[in-house]
Amino acid sequence: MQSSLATGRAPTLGRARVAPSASSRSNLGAGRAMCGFGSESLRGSGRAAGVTLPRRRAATPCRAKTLEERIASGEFTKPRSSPAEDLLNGFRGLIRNVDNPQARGLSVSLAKLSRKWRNESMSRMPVAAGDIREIAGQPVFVPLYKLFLAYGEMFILAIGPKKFVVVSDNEVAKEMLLTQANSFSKGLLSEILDFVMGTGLIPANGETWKIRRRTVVPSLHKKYVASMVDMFGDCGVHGSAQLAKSEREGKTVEMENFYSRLALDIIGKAVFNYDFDSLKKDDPVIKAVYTVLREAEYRSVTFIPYWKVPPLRWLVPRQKACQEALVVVNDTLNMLIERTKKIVEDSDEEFVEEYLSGDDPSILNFLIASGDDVTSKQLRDDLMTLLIAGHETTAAVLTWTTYLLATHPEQMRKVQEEVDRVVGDRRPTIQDMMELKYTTRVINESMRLYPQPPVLIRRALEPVTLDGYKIETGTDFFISVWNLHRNPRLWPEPDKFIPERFPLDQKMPNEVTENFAYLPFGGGQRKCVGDQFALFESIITLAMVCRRFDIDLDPAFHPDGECGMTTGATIHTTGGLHVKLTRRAGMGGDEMGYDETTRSLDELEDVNTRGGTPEAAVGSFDEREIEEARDVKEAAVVVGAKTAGATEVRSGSGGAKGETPAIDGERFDQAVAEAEDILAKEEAARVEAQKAR
Ligand code: HEM
Repeated sequence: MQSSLATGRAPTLGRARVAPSASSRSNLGAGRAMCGFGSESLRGSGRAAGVTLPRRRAATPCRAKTLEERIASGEFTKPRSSPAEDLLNGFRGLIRNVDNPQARGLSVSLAKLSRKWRNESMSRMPVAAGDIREIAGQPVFVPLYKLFLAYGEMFILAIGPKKFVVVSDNEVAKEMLLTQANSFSKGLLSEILDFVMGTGLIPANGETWKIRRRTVVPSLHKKYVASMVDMFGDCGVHGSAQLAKSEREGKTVEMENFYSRLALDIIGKAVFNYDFDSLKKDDPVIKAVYTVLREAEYRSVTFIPYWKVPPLRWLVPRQKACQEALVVVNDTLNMLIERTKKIVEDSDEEFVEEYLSGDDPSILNFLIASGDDVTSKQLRDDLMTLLIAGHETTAAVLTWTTYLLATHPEQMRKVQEEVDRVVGDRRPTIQDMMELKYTTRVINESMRLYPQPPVLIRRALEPVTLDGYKIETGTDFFISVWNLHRNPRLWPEPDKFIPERFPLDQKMPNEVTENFAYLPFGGGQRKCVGDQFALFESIITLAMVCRRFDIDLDPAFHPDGECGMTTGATIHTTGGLHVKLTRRAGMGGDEMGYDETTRSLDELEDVNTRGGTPEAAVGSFDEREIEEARDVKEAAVVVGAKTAGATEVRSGSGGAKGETPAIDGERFDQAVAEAEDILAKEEAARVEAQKAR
C-alpha cells in the first residue's frame, strides 16, 4: 500500500488502512521498491554485459519506462557548461556579428579558450540527470551499472540538487585511493554514520583518522589473528550444531540470518570479549545492536535526512527506537570498557609488540593495555566501528558465497573435496588456511561478484585532476566497486562465477595484483584493517558448513533459482536465503551430536538481523504498527523538508520516478498541516504512555 505522498495524490496522511495480506509480510516496502530501481534478478542476464532489468510485479502499477529505455531516450543527458563558460559564450554571442577585425580576432580567441575549458573541466563529463531521485532510496549500484554502460567509466549523476561523480575506471580509483588519497575525505559517509560511529576509523577524517589508524592497526597483529582461528572453529561447531538440528527436523534454514548471528557472535568476542550468543537467544542488547545497524543502513539510502530535526528524533517510531537502542548499546560498551580496564589493571602482563592477553585476547584489551590516552567516547566509536565493519560485511560475503555454491554444484563439489582432504573432521588450523586454496578462490570470486560494500564514498578536499578532468573542491564521488568488478573491459565474462579465473598457483588476488580493478577490501591508506581476519573467518566458516552439508535452494522460496538483492551498506537478500540442507554421507564430528539445549534457528525471536526494506526496522513485525510507523515517517519527512526550507515534497522513499508530481503550493501547506497533526497525535500518545509507566 502506498501513501498519498508516494503516489502523488492529494495528501491524506490519515490512519485508515486496509489490512495487508499475510503474504506481504516478507515484502515490506516491496511496492515502493518495485516502482524504483529496486529488486534485481540475478539470473536470465542475456544482455551485452549480462545485466537484468529490475523485475516488476503485476500488483504494482508502474507506468514508467525501463531505465534502459529512459537512457536511450536521452532523458538523462543534459548538455552542461560552467557559469564561466556561459558568460564567455554570452559575450561571444554579443560580438559575433560585429564587423570589425579586432572583434573577430577576440571571438576566435574566446572560442579557443572555451574549447580549452570545455576539454579540461568537469563540464565535459557526461551527465546522467533527470527525475531519478529515488536512486537514493534504492540499491544504488544496480542503476549505476546501467548508467555506466551508457555513459562510460566516469560520469556525473545528478539527483535533484546533489551531484556525484561515478567512477568505474580502475586507474581513476587508484588515483583516488592511493596516489592522491590525501585529497579525499569520506564526505557524506561521515555525516551519515556520525550518530553511531562518531570519529571511529571508517568515518574519521584528517588527523583523527591518522591517530586512530596508528592505534587500531597494531591490535590486529599476526598473533592476534592466529589466536582467533580457534575461536572461529568453536563458533563454527556451535553454528553447525544448529544447522544439523534443523536438517534433522527437515526444516528450511534461512542462511542470511544464520550468518548474521554467527558473525555477530564472532565479532563480539574478537573486539570486546563479549558473548552475544545470538545463535541461541535474542536479548535486549542484541535487539539494540540490530536496531542501530538497520538505522545506519536506512540513513545511507534515505533522501531527506529528517532525523536531523531534533523533535523528530523522538517522534518517529524508528528514530525513537534508534535513540533508545543507542542508549542500550552505549551502556553496554561503557560496561565492557570498565570491565576491561579492571582486567588490565589486575594483570601483570607486560605490553610488548604483538601483545596478546592470555585472559582476554580482545582488541579492546589491546587498546586499553597500550596505555593510549583516549576518551571513553572515542573508544566507544572505535568499538562500534569495528563491530559494524566486521559483522555486516563478513555475513554478507558468507551469504552470497553460499548462494553461489548452492547454484553451482560443480564448484561446491570441488570445495567439499578440498575441505575433506585438508581438514577432514578436525577443527581447521592456521596452517590449513594456506592449503584451502580453492575455497579461498571461491570467496575471492564471490567478493568480486558481490562486493561488500558495493560502492565507496569520497569527497574532494581540494581541486584535483582525474583522467584529465579538473575536479572542484567539495565534489562527491561514488567509486562503484560493483562496476569495477563487472567492467567488461577489465574482466572476461564478468557476470559469471568462475573461481578458476584466479589460478591456484598464483598469488591471491588483491587490489595490487589486479591494478585496482579488484577492491573487495578497498585499497591505499584506507584499506580495510580486518582483511585477513575476515578472510580466515570466512574460509573456516564456509569450510565447516560445506564439509557437513550439501546445500540446495528451497524452491518454495526461490522457485526460479534466484535471490533478489537489496542494499544498505552491504548487499542483502530481499527475502532471505532459504536452503535445504542434506547431511553428507559419513560426515560426523562433534557438532552433529548436538545436545538438548541446541535450538533451531526458527525458534529464535523475530529480530531483523537482515537488512532489506527500510520499513522493516521500526522495532516491530506487526503489520499495523509498521503501516502506522510509515505514516509517521512520511509526516516527519514533510515537516523535516519544511523545516529545512523546502517548498515542495514528492515522496518519502520511493515511487517518485517521473510520474509523481511535486506536492507544492497549497497542497504542500495542506500536507504540512496534516503531517503536523499526525506528529502532534504521536507526541500526545507518547506522553500518555510515559505517564502510564
Ligand atoms: C569480508 C569482510 C570485510 C569486507 C568485505 C571489508 C571491506 C572493507 C572495505 C571495502 C573497506 C574500505 C572502505 C573505504 O575505503 O571506504 C573497509 C574498511 C575498514 N574495515 Fe573492513 N571489511 C571486512 C571485514 C572487516 C573486519 C572483520 C574488520 C575489523 C575487525 C574491519 C574493519 C574495517 C575498518 C576499521 C575499516 C576502515 C579503515 C580506515 O578507513 O582506515 N573490516 N573494509
